[in-house]
Amino acid sequence: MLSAKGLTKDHGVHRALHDVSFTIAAGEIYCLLGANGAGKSTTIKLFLGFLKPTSGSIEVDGLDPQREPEAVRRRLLYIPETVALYDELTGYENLDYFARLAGVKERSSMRLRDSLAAAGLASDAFDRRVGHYSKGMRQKVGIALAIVKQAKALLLDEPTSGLDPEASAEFHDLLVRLRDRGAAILMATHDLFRAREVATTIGLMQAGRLRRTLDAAQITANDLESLYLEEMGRQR
Ligand SMILES: Nc1ncnc2c1ncn2[C@@H]1O[C@H](COP(=O)(O)OP(=O)(O)OP(=O)(O)O)[C@@H](O)[C@H]1O
Repeated sequence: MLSAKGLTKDHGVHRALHDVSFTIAAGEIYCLLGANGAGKSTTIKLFLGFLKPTSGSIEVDGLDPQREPEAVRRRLLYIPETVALYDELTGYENLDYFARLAGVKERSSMRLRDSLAAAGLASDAFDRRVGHYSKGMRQKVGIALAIVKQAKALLLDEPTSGLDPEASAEFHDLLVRLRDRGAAILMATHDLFRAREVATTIGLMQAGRLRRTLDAAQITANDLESLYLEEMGRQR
């Protein structure tokens, strides 16, 4: 569903990504771990088509984000650290608005409310203005949009940073549910502990390179931490 082959991205003279390759199938969660500046956000922006690769290729469901941006965006849902919503609209109205923008035709009140509920938002919040929402509640509106849109792939950039442990655990449970419905999920995170719990595969990035690819089911939390520290300490 998501694939990067020999992906390289230069920002002027600075090489942000060097020859990165991976694939994420439907029903898989791939977590990218790495220190600040490792290249995680750059990778996500290349999938979204916000950036153009210097060399190498990217595919979303067999499509190139540069050549077919609309078709690619219909298949994707992007959740950044803070989901951008209209504070003066309610959660329900935001979902209706963004679902319409995403081209979702079936936007009955029941369908939208069911999606908000499936994303874990309490029903008494649906008709409250988003300006009063916590960060975790905003993330849930993002997840509800993924559900309504039936997004085939999710791109998440540090979606749980700043969430309390309970909200973070709830968010990861939702991701597992979306994965089980067949979504391909790429998540950049600093949370090694949760990454190991929810990921199918973990990629360790350092200085723009994918240093290691690990099978999450085969690694203990301690080994993951040691490998992470070892890789992050490496010289370019
Ligand atoms: N628009 C840009 N122009 C120049 N350099 C950039 C640009 N965007 C990113 N970079 C550089 O590219 C490298 C990779 O940045 P990126 O944001 O992808 O890292 P990251 O792993 O997502 O870090 P963080 O955890 O802080 O989000 C960094 O050295 C960064 O300074």
